[in-house]
This record gives sequence, structure tokens and C-alpha cells, in this order.
Amino acid sequence: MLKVSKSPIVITGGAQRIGLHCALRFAELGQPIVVSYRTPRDTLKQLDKAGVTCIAADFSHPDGVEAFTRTLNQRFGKLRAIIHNASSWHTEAEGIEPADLMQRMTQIHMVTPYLINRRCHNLLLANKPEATDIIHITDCVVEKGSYSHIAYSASKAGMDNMTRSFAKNYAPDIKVNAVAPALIMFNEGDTPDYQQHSLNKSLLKIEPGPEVIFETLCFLLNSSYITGRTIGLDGGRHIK
Ligand SMILES: NC(=O)C1=CN([C@@H]2O[C@H](COP(=O)(O)OP(=O)(O)OC[C@H]3O[C@@H](n4cnc5c(N)ncnc54)[C@H](OP(=O)(O)O)[C@@H]3O)[C@@H](O)[C@H]2O)C=CC1
Ligand SMILES: Nc1nc2c(c(=O)[nH]1)N=C([C@H](O)[C@@H](O)CO)CN2
Repeated sequence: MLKVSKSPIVITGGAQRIGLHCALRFAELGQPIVVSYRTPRDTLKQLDKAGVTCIAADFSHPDGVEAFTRTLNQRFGKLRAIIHNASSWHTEAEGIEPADLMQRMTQIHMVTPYLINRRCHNLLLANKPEATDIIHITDCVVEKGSYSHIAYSASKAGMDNMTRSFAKNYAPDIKVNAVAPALIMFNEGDTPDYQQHSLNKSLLKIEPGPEVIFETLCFLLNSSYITGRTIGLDGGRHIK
């Protein structure tokens, strides 16, 4: 499943849902993992028991991102990979002031990965000659836009574009790729009608769960010849 490294993999937003699942699955394989979390949750005990290093970080402002990267540089001499999972999924219908909504979306989906990639470049290079990776978790909406999540979709498209820019700039030492999911796992409170509406958007019509993300991360980490690519994980939604 994964060529395990002694150098840690960083997963941002790893205290719940997809990030939590992937952190625990990597830890099961013996892969050292560092996660960032913003809201303290009971899952931190589970992560700690699994040997995962948990670092509190609020990426709502650049200063919080810079503090996180300083901690990484102080505590770790090298990194195997950085997986940008942290994300905030807000819609225009929630009534958040437009400027505030776009600022929040660009901050978490563009400023945060940009700063972390720049500030931790040296830590990834220090892992040579072992392979190193950056993986952006974007969204299938970057291709077609979104009726309901304009700012979210635009900011994820910015992250998608950075995949190719960082791939160009960090080659040949570091591979940079993206995973673009559609529905992976519902949120608590999603109504049966909403769930059916979401399932109908793809050809395969399933809620696959977070293991499909973990499998795809392992595929990219194990590959020696993929960079600058986006792997769509959307059940065929892109051609429906
Ligand atoms: N779930 C799905 O079906 C889909 C998911 N994706 C993408 O996959 C990734 C994982 O999805 P999912 O697990 O649902 O994500 P979540 O919505 O559960 O968010 C992941 C984490 O991001 C953290 N986060 C958000 N804003 C900040 C911030 N300002 N500072 C620090 N941390 C922050 C949250 O921390 P906290 O809660 O502690 O504040 C949360 O734990 C995301 O990038 C998402 O966009 C794409 C398509 C579908
Ligand atoms: N940060 C998040 N991003 C997204 C989420 C989520 O829960 N958190 N969920 C989705 C949906 O599953 C959507 O793909 C289908 O309804 C998208 N992004």
C-alpha cells in the first residue's frame, strides 16, 4: 500500500473526517504523521494513541500559518510529504458578507498551502534522496464551477493552479499533485433529499467514504513519475 518513510507526512486539518481517516491509516502502516488541528476534539486522544503528532494551528490569518511552519521547521529536520487537506466549505446562501467569504476561502485554500509550500520547501529537500511530495486536495468543481459555492470553487481552482506552478518550480526533487474529489462523505445533518441529490450527480451514485482518498494518496506517494497532475475522484461526475 505505501513505501513507509522515517520522515513524517504532514496532513493539515487532520482531527476529523477525511484528514483523520487518512492520518490513522498512515499511522497503522507505521508511517510517521503530523496533523494540524484548529478545534480540539476527542479524536485528538485517538490520534495521540496512534502515535500521531498533533499541532494546534488556526490558518484563518497568515500569522497562524507562519506560526505553524515555524513549528514544523523547529521540530522536524525533514518531511516526506505535505498533504493540504484543511478546508472550509461555505456557500453564498449562508449570508456571509461577500468580501469576508472570499477572504476566508482564499485564505484557507490558497494562502495557507502557498505559505506552507514555500516555508517548508527546505524540509522536503532535506529528505533527498528519498522521494518527496506535495498533494493538494481540491474539488471536482474546479473544472466546471459551482452554482452554490462560488468563492469556495474559485479558491479551490487557485489551489489547483498552484499544483502545476509548484510542480514546475520544485521539480525534479519534489512531486506536486492534486486530488479532486466529488462527494466522499456526507456531513452530519445532510437531509435524505440532499443526500439523494448529491448521489445523483455522479454516474456511480455512491458515497465512497474516505478510504478512496487514502488509496489515491498512497498511489501518488508511491509513483516516481507523476507530477503536475490532478487525479479526479468523482464517480464519473465529470462526464455526466
Ligand atoms: N467531504 C467531501 O465529500 C468532500 C471533501 N472535499 C475536500 O476534501 C478535504 C477533506 O474534506 P472534509 O474531511 O470533509 O473536510 P472538513 O470540512 O471536515 O474540514 C477539514 C478540516 O479543515 C480544518 N480547517 C478549516 N478551516 C481551518 C482554518 N481556518 N484553520 C485550520 N484548520 C481549518 C477543520 O478544522 P476544525 O474543524 O478543527 O476547525 C477541519 O477539521 C477538504 O479539502 C475538502 O474540501 C472535496 C470534495 C468532497
Ligand atoms: N471542506 C469541505 N469541503 C467539501 C465538503 C465538506 O464537507 N468539507 N463536502 C463537499 C460535498 O461532499 C460535495 O462534494 C457534494 O455535496 C464538497 N467539499
